[in-house]
Amino acid sequence: MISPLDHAAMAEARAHHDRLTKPRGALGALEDVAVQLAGIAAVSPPPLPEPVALAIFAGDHGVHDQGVSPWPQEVTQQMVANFLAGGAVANAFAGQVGASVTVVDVGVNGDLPEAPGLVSRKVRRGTADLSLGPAMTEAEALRAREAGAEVAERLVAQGARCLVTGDMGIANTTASAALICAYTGKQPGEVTGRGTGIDDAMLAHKIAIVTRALEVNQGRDPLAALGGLEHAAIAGYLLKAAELRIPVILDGVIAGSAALAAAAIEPEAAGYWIAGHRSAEPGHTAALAHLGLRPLVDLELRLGEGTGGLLAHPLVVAAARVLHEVATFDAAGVTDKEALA
Ligand SMILES: O=C(O)c1ccc[n+]([C@@H]2O[C@H](COP(=O)([O-])O)[C@@H](O)[C@H]2O)c1
Ligand SMILES: Cc1cc2nc[nH]c2cc1C
Repeated sequence: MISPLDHAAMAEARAHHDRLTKPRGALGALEDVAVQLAGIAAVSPPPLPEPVALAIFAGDHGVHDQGVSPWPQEVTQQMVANFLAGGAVANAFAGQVGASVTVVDVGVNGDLPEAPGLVSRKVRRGTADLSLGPAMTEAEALRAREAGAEVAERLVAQGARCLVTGDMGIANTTASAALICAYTGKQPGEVTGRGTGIDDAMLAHKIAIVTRALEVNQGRDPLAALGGLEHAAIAGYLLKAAELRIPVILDGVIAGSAALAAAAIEPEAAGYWIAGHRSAEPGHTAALAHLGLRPLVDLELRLGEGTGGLLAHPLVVAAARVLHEVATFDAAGVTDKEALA
């Protein structure tokens, strides 16, 4: 269902870049983004990737019982209310780029009152503790994937031409680290980080929990056994966007680990994703390297919610804009050094 990027459009975008009034390659990695957007849209120049929509997938985690996060689990639910009230950092950044914000409950451990902007697709009230056994069944992971796919489809039907991933789930950096180990072969000590902010003793314990999770779940489907409901939903969102040929800007380590799962299901889909930023979580760097993605912004953010993805959106728009608006050497009467050779 997912087509490869359009190589003819990509070649045309590259060739056009070389006719524009700038030294060849002078826009660095931004040129690659423009070429990728052309490949995604199958046309050069590609349409500007706007309007943009953010979906924040929320879920809770049984592994929270193991003391891997300094924050109480209720904060997941409380932050959902904050997103819906417009008070979170993600709302501020979304406002700046004109992004709509949709919050999706795929597994919050609590009853959320209906609200505009909230999509209720609760699969279960949080996952089971991945350090004791599988976090969820494969059927539950599939339902969460379907919820993510449905949200992507809906946002695109409403006019979005770029999607951003967002997540909310206390303890989800533990699940992310476990997923990254499973998909990249890295060791827990290399990819487990401080999440929302834990001390050295808690970090050592978190690494031990990730190690145990990998042991007890050996041979199982990693996404279901180790992931969170929000990871599975983000995987479904990423795969549906690729099917619809819509670019997705990935946020931090939760999106990165979900993208590993999605790429394992459908490798071609990774061509449709752009790494918005590099999170402070060490596992994120490992995930991006495995996916072959280069982050656009590197500010040691470790918030999630889609904040890093939203910050990168203007860069992605700028990449496409160059191919629309910049004059060629011929048109502007500027001497092209390359053409002289
Ligand atoms: O996006 C990231 O890379 C990121 C890094 C660290 C923490 N977070 C956010 O913090 C929460 C998880 O942190 P923790 O320490 O409870 O595992 C969850 O709501 C994430 O959105 C997000
Ligand atoms: C306050 C808070 C806000 C968040 N946003 C995403 N993850 C979060 C975790 C906490 C703890």
